[in-house]
Parts: sequence; C-alpha cells; structure tokens
Amino acid sequence: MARKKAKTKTTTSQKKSVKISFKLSKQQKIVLGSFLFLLGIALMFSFISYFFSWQADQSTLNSLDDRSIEAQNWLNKFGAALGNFFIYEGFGIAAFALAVLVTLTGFYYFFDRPKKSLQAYWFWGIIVMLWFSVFFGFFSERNALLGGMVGFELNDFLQDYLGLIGTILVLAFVAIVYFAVRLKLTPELVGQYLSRKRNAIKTEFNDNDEEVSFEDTAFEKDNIELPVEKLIEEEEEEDLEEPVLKTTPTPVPPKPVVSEAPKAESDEDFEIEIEETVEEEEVEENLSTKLVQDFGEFDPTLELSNYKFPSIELLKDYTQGQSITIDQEELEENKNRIVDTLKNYKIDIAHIKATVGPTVTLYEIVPEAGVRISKIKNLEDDIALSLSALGIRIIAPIPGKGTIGIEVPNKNARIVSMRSAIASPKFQNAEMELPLTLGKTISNETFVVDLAKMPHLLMAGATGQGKSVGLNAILTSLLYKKHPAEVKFVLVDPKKVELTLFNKIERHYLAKLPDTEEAIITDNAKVINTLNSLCIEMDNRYDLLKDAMARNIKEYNAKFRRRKLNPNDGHKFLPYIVLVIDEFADLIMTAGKEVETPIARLAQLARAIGIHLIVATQRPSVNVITGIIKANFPARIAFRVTSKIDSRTILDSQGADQLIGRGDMLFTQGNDLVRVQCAFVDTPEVEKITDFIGSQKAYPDAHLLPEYVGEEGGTSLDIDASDRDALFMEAAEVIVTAQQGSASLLQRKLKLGYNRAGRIIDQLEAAGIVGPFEGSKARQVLVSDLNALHQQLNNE
Ligand SMILES: Nc1ncnc2c1ncn2[C@@H]1O[C@H](COP(=O)(O)OP(=O)(O)OP(=O)(O)O)[C@@H](O)[C@H]1O
Repeated sequence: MARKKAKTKTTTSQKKSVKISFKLSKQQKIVLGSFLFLLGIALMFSFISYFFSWQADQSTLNSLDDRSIEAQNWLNKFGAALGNFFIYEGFGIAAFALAVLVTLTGFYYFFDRPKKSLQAYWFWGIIVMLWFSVFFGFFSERNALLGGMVGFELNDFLQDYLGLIGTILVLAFVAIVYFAVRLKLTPELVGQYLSRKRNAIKTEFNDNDEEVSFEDTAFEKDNIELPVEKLIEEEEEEDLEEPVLKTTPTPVPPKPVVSEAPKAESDEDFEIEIEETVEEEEVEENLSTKLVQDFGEFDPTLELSNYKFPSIELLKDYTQGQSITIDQEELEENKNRIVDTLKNYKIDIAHIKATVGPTVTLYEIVPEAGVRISKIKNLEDDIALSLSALGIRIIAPIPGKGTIGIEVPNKNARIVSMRSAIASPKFQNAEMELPLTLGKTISNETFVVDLAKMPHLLMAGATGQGKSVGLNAILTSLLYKKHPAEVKFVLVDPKKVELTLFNKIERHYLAKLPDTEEAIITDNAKVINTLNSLCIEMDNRYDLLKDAMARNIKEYNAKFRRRKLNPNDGHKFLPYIVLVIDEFADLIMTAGKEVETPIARLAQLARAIGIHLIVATQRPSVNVITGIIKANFPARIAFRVTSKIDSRTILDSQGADQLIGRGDMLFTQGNDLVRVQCAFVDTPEVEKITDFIGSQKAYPDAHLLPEYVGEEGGTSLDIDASDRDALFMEAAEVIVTAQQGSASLLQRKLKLGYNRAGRIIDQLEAAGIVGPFEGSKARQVLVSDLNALHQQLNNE
C-alpha cells in the first residue's frame, strides 16, 4: 500500500515513479512472496463469497469479537470484514483488481523477478480500479456493491462539477489514455486486427470496414500480440515511453508478465530486465528442450521396460559359513622360515607383516638398512625351497610402499564366489560404463575394473587354469549391471562348448550378422566376416559421432538421450559391443592375417565408439600374440602359464609362471601387476542366469551387425577387363610377389578398405591370377612370377 500511495503521488505531480528498493534476503523474499500470494488468494475468496453472503453477514460486522457468531463468508468473519471494507466501503466489483495485484506482487517476490514492471502493474491497476469503480458508480442506486462507496462518492463528486456528460467524457478520455499508452493500441493496429479477423471468419466484423484501409506490414508482430493484450487489459499496466520495445520483445509464450517488463517508468535498469526475461524464454523454445519437456529424456531401455535383472540368489555361495580363516600356526611357521632363510644369506629384517588373502598370503618385509633388494630377489628359489611351496612370488620392492613382498600360497585356498563379488558395494556402486568384477585382491578387496577404460583385454593362461571361468565372470558382471539395450556381445567360441549357454540370451544381449542362424560364432570362416562387419559398424559409428560432434560414445549417447540428435538423420542409441574370442590361437592358426588385421584395426580405433575386445588364448606365444595385437591391448590378465617366456609374452614380465592355478591371476593395465583371485562362477550358475534372462520378453531378433559381403560372396567371373580397379595392376604384383592370394594382404600393402580389396581379389580371380575361394585359407596364386604376370596381362 505504501508503494501504491507513492505512485499515485508521483503521477499527479507529473513525475516518474520513485524506485523503491528493499534489500531483502532470498529467504525473506520467499516468505514475503508467499505471504502476499496467499493473501491475494484470500482476498479473492473473501470477495467472491462476499457477493453471496454479504446480506447474511451484515450483523456479524458489528460483533467481530463475539466468537459465538459465525459468518457465512468462506473466510468467516475476517472475510466478511475484508469484503465489506474493500467492496462495500471501497471500490465495489473493481476491488478484485486489488486482489490480483497483491497476488501478482507475491508471485514477483517469491520468484525474485525484477520489480520494475510490478510498479507499472500497480500504477495502471489502480487507475483501472478507480475507473471501473467510478463507472459502476452510475449504477449505485440499483446495486451499491457494483461501484462501492468510493465509486459512488467519486462519481457524485464528478457529476457535481461536470455533470453527467462531462463525467462520461472524462471516463472515455481515461479509457483512451489506457488503450493508447498502456496497450499501445493505435487505429492501424485495430484496423489490421479487424481485417485479419474479417478475412478469417468473414462474419460480423464486416461492419467495421472503414478501418480496413489501414495497412501497415511493419506491425505484423504486434498484431499477433493483440489478443493476448486484450485478455489481460484489466489487470495490467504500462509506461508511456518506448512503445516499440513494448510490443516486440516477446512473442506469445512469455505472456503478460514478460512483455510488460520493459515498460517500467524509470530508465536506469531498463535494459537488464529485458535481456533477462527475453533470453530465458527463447531458450525454452529449443526443440530438444521442448521434446525433453514433453516426453522426458530418451530411455533406451523402454522397449524392454519390464526387464528384470537377475537376482543375486541365482549365484551360489561357495564360502558358506567359511569366513576367511587365519591359521596362526601356518603364519608363524612361514614367517620363521622366511626369516631363517634370509638370515642364512646374512639378510636381516627390521619388520615383517602378513596380509592374508583368499589363496595367497603376502608377507611384507622391511629389511635392515644397507640390504640390497636384488639380493633378496635372487633368493626367490631358495625361499620357495625352504617353504616347500609352489607359486612363491617376490615383489621387490612393492610399488609405492618401500617394502619387499613375498607371496606365499595358503595351505587351504578359499574359493571366491561370484556371488560375494557381485554383492560387494564396490561393484554395486561402481559408476562405470562397463564394470567388471574379477575377484578379490590379496587384501580381500573386491577387484572392480571398467572395461570401457581398458579398453581391450587380453587373457592368457595354460589349459585348466581358469580362463573360461574368468570369461564367464566377466560376462556375468556385465549381465548383472547392464540392461540389454546398453550392451551387446559378439561371442566367438571355436571350442564350441564354452559359451553355448549364452545362446539363450541371444535376443537380449547378443549381436550377429544378418542371415546367420547361430549368434555364437564357432566357425572360423564366419569370424572373418563378423570382424569385418564390426569394422564397418565402427566406421558407421564414427560417421555418426562426427555428425553429432561427439568425441566418444558416452557423449554421443548422452546427446541422444537429451534428444539433441534426430533419429531421422540416422542417429540411434548406440549400445556397447563387447567382442569375446575364447580361443584366439586357434583362430590365428587357421585364418592368420585375415583375422589379425581387422582385430588390430578394431583394437586401434574402436575404443571411442564403444566396441571392446576380450581375447583369450591358451598359448601366449609370439606368433599368436603378435606385436601389433600386444601394442593395442594394454590391459592383460595372466592365469598360470607354463614357462617364463609365456609369462613375458603376456605380461612383459615374469610372474604368471609362479601362479598356483585355479583362478589365481595377475592383472595389469599397463603398469603395476595386481594379484587377484578370480571369482568362481560355475556352469550351472551361468545356466540359471541365462535361463532367467532368456525367459523374459526379448527383442524380436538379436542385434544385427552391418552386412559384410566376404570374398566368397563375389565370385562372379564375368568381370570385364575395362571395369578393373585402378589399382588392379599394383594389386596383382603384390599378390604374385608374395605368392599369397589374400584380400587382407592387399589391404595392408595398398591401404585399401575391405570391400575394395575383396573386389580386386575377385577381379584377379577373373583374370586367372588367383584361384577360387578356399574357406579360411588364402587363395592359391596361379602366376609364378612378375614376368609371367606381365606376359599374361599383355596377351589379354
Ligand atoms: N576362480 C576359480 N576358483 C576356483 N576354482 C577355479 C577357478 N577357476 C577355475 N577353477 C577350477 O579350474 C577348472 C578349470 O577351469 P577353466 O575351465 O576355466 O580352465 P580353462 O583355462 O578355461 O581351461 P581350458 O583352456 O582347457 O578350457 C575349473 O573347473 C575349476 O574347478
């Protein structure tokens, strides 16, 4: 009210309104805002019900302090008093403007909106209220409530001095001022509006044709706003200056509050207010935000929204009732032997500490000053002999600790169940893209790593040491953490028996080539096609990422979820693809370079687009794990191997030959070696999990990889010599020189894509330079040397 008074005063003296600024804290604004907002609503309720109950409540007004008397007003005596004060003794029906203004003020304070426009609302709101009050004053004799006492008195006052006609003219003038100044209505605008209306509906508005002559296209925008402005005219107020800004800044959505904002009477903070409101509203118009508002973020899991993750109960607890037992006697015995052995070699120990793991106990030794570490390292075999145990590993020094570690296998090894690894908080709370729990470390901590960060994994170990269990543990981890929409597996299993169980989840989790029956690949020839298809998928994904300006699959999928990418442009949610090859040695032996090349290519490039490789082999020899493969697989797991050389091949250091088998493994991600006891998951458990998943609603088919037409697909021999590839001659020379008819050779030597190399091979076959396709073997070269080749081609 104070503000209201201030305003009326300033306007009568033809001055601009004084800027009133309350320095309220955020909390105070919220409290004040909500109070005013609710007060406004209360006024509204009391006013409305006053019209129905004012007669009945007359008597209560004089006995407000009497609790026994009840009023009929919705707000009881308080409401009756308010209604009487503002409507009967005040402004009549126009008092509603006051309720609206109070509510609006509460809203402004609550949301801490700029107050400048609020002043304009109050200024014009009071004028509108007085106007209506005086206007209804004409009808006071019939109904005193319409104009209230103020309306009646003012009307009477005006009529005493100006007469009835004069009063009507004054009211008309004020109305014109309001329309012209506050609503910026000009005859042109009205004309345009009416002509549009007339054209649109062609009805009664035809009468107003004199206004149609006003044509001005520059006002088109304002036209759009006209209906909105009209609707709100009774409650809103504005300043006279800056008419252009008033109508243009906000089209329809910002609605009254925003479009009025610029009109405040003083110019000081004017621009800031416009910027703030207009820009906020523009952002809302963004299509992706709107889509997200309307439909929420894209949820890739929606198609299988009822999918249930397997429960922990499906896994067996192998350690039931058998917590980690510390055998004091064994510890003491081992300690004494270590100390004695070292003493024999004149090595004194300052301190020794033991950490008991599931299969191995780590003795950490701090030697006396002056002892050379290499001396202890050289005693590895002697210590093993004195402890009469297999699998002693000496870590000298333990990185980051300044101690020397001696790992000694426990007499009674304990199985680490997959159940405990999956149930561990470390795995459950892992915020990783592709979390894997591999087992437990020597300090009994669950070991969790992110496959997406590795980004590929090489696994090696002699037969029977736990590789297949390790692969199952990895796959199980992903099944427990990832929805079928988020990850797909491509399984290659030349042994044909290890991964067959996963067939049951084909339509949930597996990916395959189109037109193939079995999703799990057991045939080596098909592996080549699948690998090449993955390369095509990789290229396609890179194109999508480039188009979406995303650097990796995570960013891409995040954008897709936020509906920033249009599916009509080929964008789709990209699941991670995990390629698992169980017996790599077998594959390399039968298909050689044909597999190595695409694998190397995938390993080099696929990390960013979410294709991850897990390659396991029994024979970690250099012709299986070649330099190029090794270079691209920084993360490695070594189960027990038979020789130091194998250990070096897989880990670049010894150690894997000293493991004890049965899931005892070393993990490295490029630097430190971590000894982990692999979690044990047995075939029946995997079967239960796959049964559980397989029995649920699935996608119509396995995830389809892009089609790849292999060499066997293009054996048409009627290729015209003129249609030959530009590199045909060079390719023929490469093939004849190497005496090896394979497309991958051409790819490498001539840096070609798979498809082009395949086509050239077909052309070479048509020209009689190489023989027909022979499955996984390279084609036979039918020309013995370059001379013979040139002769043959010249004779064509
Ligand atoms: N983490 C483990 N904990 C306990 N025992 C294990 C573990 N891993 C493997 N074993 C034991 O070792 C046996 C052989 O394991 P697995 O079949 O995984 O060997 P592998 O390396 O895959 O052999 P192959 O290469 O011949 O298939 C299992 O049947 C199991 O008894």
